[in-house]
Amino acid sequence: MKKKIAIETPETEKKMKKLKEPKVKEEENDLEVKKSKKKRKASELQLEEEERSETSSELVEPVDVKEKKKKKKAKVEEEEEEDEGKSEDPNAISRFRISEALREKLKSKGIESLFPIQALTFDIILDGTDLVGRARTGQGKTLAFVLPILESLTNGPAKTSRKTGYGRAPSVLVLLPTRELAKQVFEDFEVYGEVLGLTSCCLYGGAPYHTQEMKLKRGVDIVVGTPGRIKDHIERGNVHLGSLKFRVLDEADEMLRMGFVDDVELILSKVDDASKVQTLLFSATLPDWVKGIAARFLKASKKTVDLVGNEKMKASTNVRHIVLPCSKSARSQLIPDIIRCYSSGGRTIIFTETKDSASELAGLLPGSRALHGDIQQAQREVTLNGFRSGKFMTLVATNVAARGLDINDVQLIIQCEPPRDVEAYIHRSGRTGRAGNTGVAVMLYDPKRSNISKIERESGVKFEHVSAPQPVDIAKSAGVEAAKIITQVSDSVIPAFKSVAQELLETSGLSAEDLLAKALAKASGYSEIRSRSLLTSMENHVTLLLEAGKPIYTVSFVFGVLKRFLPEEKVQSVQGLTLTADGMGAVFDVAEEDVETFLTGAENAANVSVEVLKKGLPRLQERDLSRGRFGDGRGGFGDRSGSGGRFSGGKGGRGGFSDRRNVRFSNGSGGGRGRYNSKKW
Ligand SMILES: Nc1ncnc2c1ncn2[C@@H]1O[C@H](COP(=O)(O)OP(=O)(O)OP(=O)(O)O)[C@@H](O)[C@H]1O
Repeated sequence: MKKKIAIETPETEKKMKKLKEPKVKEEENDLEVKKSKKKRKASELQLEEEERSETSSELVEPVDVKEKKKKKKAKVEEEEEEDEGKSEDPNAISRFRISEALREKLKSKGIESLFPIQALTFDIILDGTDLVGRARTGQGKTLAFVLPILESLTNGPAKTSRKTGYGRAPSVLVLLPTRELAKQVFEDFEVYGEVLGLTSCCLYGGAPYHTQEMKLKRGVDIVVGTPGRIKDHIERGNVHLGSLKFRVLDEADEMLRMGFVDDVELILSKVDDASKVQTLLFSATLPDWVKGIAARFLKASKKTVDLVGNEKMKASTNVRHIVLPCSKSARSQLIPDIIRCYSSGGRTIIFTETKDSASELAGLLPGSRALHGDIQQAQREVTLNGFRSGKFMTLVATNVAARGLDINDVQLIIQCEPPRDVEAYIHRSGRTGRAGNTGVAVMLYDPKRSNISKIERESGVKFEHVSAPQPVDIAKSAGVEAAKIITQVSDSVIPAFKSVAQELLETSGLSAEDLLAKALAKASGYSEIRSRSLLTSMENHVTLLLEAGKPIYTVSFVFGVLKRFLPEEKVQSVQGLTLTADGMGAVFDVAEEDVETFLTGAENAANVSVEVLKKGLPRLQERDLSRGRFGDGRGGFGDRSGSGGRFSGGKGGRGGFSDRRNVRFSNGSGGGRGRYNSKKW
């Protein structure tokens, strides 16, 4: 059984590097180190010689020659250190069969050493074996297949038999689930393949056929694209896959889901002789059902390198995974404060379940842009390029941006609600915390309709439960920023504003501090500070905890208790009523101006206590969405109106009771082969 090593933290990575001692490379490396030592010895001898001659001709030798020799000596010493380095890092690129040109290109990109998934799969791929590769998000899976494929085509087994010349058929086919991801992987092949004289093209929908046809006509070595457009080009006779040497399914589990697998199967079957093609599958998630389907495309001799394996933690370990209760209506007010709290100026990606909610939310968040499948392709490219280049820092997207996208300095991921399956959670949260960086993933949830524990169970994540950042806390940090800015304002402005300031002091009835506090608030964009409830994050609402001195089994019981000491309209104003996990209480939101009514009423009611929650929510009952239509029915309930929306006591009669007959649960798709409608994105 191959030892599976979880590689995420720098410590484990260092341990990994120590562990990984590629056998074949050792001899080569020693040889190389010996060669460079000999070279260095020769230059040292030459230097000594020159120094000897130098002493005799001190007066004659110009200064710059001396400088040159100093530099040469320093270079020799530097090479010495470098050699030492080589012998230490088992994953140094010099230890692998990577050609000099490609090595130089990698170094120009700051890459001197391979990541574990790359080091562990490089030889397997270069030596011609089919492979299933899995590593957590952001661990370099793309180069894990790009580098050995390029080396095989130019210096390895695929070199002699690959097609060359004008109009050549491609040697490599890489399939991806989204256009953005196809373009990203294409760019890697383009950048690294170019130095080895290989050309690539990218075939994806929404882009003009003609340019793609022209490239194919001229002949390319590597085709990267999405299944739909590639299938079109096959049917139009623009591309022939009979001579493929490699076929790669990146995000393999996604590519083999319903909605993709038929096109993928058709495309992969176009090879003349599958025994002559190497097949590689990569993903950060490989649910059990994938293995059965994948076997259809892989040779029996295939190898698996799984750096996640049976590890409990399937998601990125470089990410803080946070959950925060928030009703749908409070999202647009709360999200800017979450960004202020958890992103230190980097990029933020916000995920929504549908295209409409992505567009709607982007419209409510100043400075953000939407990315989803209903947006014209040209606009999608402008938006993504703008986000990558920092023209704007907040992207609101559907799952079209969930997988693979590698965007620099994404510090925060916000998911507006728990995704339908754990793979979506792992990939979305993996847009941050990449290549050893850290990040924060905040998942909003409606306390009564969440499947947090299911995601925790299946992803191995242990969520940090936090309440909504209170506006007063945000304002404090914003005020500090404003104060810094104000002190930097030039004194030249004082004469123009001093008289108004004095008049304001005399007429406002406020102290100088209070007036300055208002000025700082205004400079920070605040005209008022509203409280925010812990349960639904709604502004001007307060969360109350009710206990009745005995276990509470149903929501209707709580409404019955409230009706004993409150008028009907106050009972109906209750928002988000949810039972506590210990079954001894219930929490709900009320308007700030009604708090006194509820507290006073409870004081006069027997065996009832109501208190304002200030510090945090108790653990609440969840409904396990994966149990299908009616869930367990105990703590679960929905809105009788059938909207499945946020629970409230209002809207016609006794809405929202745990009445099995009338409750509609959203049907969790579970982790299986849920019907994937990529059009949905
Ligand atoms: N050996 C390396 N050294 C330094 N950086 C690297 C190395 N390999 C890849 N990277 C960088 O790491 C980042 C993540 O790489 P990549 O997108 O391939 O990750 P991934 O494992 O495919 O992630 P996901 O599962 O989300 O698709 C990229 O910015 C890439 O340039």
